[in-house]
Amino acid sequence: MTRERIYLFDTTLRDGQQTPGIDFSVEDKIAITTLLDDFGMDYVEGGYPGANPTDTEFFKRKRTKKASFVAFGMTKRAGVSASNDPGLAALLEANTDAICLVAKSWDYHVAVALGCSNEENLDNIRASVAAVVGAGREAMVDCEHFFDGYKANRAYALACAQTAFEAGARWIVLCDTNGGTQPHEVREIVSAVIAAGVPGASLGIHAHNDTGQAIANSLAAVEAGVRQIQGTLNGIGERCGNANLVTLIPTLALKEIYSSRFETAIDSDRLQELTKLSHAFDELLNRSPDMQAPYVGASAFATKAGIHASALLKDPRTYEHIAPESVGNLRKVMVSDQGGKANFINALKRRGIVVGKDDPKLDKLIAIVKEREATGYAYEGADASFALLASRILGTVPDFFHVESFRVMVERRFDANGHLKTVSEAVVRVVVDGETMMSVAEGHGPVNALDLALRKDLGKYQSEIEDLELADYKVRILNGGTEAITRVLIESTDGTGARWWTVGVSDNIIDASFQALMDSIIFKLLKNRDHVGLIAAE
Ligand SMILES: CC(=O)SCCNC(=O)CCNC(=O)[C@H](O)C(C)(C)COP(=O)(O)OP(=O)(O)OC[C@H]1O[C@@H](n2cnc3c(N)ncnc32)[C@H](O)[C@@H]1OP(=O)(O)O
Ligand SMILES: CC(=O)C(=O)O
Repeated sequence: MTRERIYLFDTTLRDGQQTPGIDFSVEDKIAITTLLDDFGMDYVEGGYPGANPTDTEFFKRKRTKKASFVAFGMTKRAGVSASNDPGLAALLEANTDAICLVAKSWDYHVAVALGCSNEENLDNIRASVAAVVGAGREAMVDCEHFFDGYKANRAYALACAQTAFEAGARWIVLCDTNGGTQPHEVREIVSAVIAAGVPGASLGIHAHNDTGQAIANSLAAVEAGVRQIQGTLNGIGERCGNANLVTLIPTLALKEIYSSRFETAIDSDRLQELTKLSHAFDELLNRSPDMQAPYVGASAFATKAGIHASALLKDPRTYEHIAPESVGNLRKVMVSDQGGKANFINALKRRGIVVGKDDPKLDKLIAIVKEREATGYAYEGADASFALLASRILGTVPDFFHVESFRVMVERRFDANGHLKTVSEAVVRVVVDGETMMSVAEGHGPVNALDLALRKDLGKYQSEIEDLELADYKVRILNGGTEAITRVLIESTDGTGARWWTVGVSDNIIDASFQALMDSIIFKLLKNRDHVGLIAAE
């Protein structure tokens, strides 16, 4: 059976730019366009030329290689001809493959926002589409507030869509601008538009996520006949965002109900790049990826639960709706207080440590992890501390060095120039091979001072830890009040590019940090020795 083509229209750089807190530079836009173009989107909407200097400059500097490049803008204003409308002129000057015109389709908006007559608005749509088509560009019309407009004045909303279609628009995109429409309404209204003479092959859907239904609404529209979906990377967009293409693309490709009837430009090889695309975009936005994002989140195929892990390791299909590799993601079986033997055996196996299910040392390790997690440790996020603990219980860890004592001071004082300064200083006494060494260091804060002092002189091991660096430091207060317990997580890295997390817990933040720092250094020393299994830690 031949499958019908669904066209993917990406509006990350236009509607996504309307996201509170997101502000793309020209360079960002260039990089994101390349990501989208390489990934295989059919349309990439770059922004609104003429609306701001960034977008105008961007359209001068960037072109897509494969995707149709789209400029966005509004239909001409009432009272001026298309050839005299400065907005339309800027759109045409951007010289893109396609132009997407936003048009009012709710009579209430025509009266209130535009202040013109319904007929004048239809003239604006007709003349603007004709100008775009006349200039040899592909025209599309975003019918703003289409669903609300349809509910308020069915005949007028339909007239707007019909006018755009008859004027030559390739796509008429039905927009749920305020995001309140529900899937059953989308299904019913799209069917009515098709019945009124605008074919599904010319229809698109632009859904906002204000009731968490942007994906459901987009799929409902496809089921009812539309063949273009507008959306964004990771669902960014005005207010609560747009339909998330990173979720929609695998759903269309991997869920039988859609994949048996439809196809997109994204083949199975491309689909395996999806997680990378989503994370690369977050990287450009300088924000952490959403762990729970469908398909691509770090938790999307992770389990802590013992019952799940046990079955998952027998056959992944028991707890996975798709194979994680099909979208470039990974299965993760974690250790925690929710885990049983299967979780632990799998986590140890990943580190090359083989342990029998009936080995009493395994029971001891599980008991210690559960006990410690009850006091605040979180091993699922501290792989290196788990590896160390497991090595200590199941095998041996050399006694590299011993910290006899440490002292950390924070002093607020006037310096020699009379400026008020807060100074942190740490003193550490370390014993290596029976020899005691004392190191003193000043740091930006007490933890930094302690870290520097600890790593200042480890005697014969010093040269081995020169490339050790702290990459991240996270503090979490586990309960409030004066008896608060603090959990510290530290991410470390070294010259090989490896990264590992360690954890410390105490009612004293410096002590919790000390534990995590010590685990990090010892892990590094073991790693240098290719100590059994530990090199595999992520
Ligand atoms: C649903 C959507 O997401 S649509 C996209 C929304 N995105 C943006 O607005 C971001 C970019 N916008 C801008 O930078 C500015 O609004 C501009 C440059 C486009 C226009 O700026 P200004 O000329 O100062 O107008 P302003 O923003 O104050 O008001 C919008 C004007 O466009 C008119 N307008 C709005 N939609 C349309 C339309 N579809 N067709 C014709 N005119 C329209 C309004 O009636 C209003 O006109 P008025 O100034 O005569 O009252
Ligand atoms: C065009 C658009 O972004 C909307 O109607 O939501």
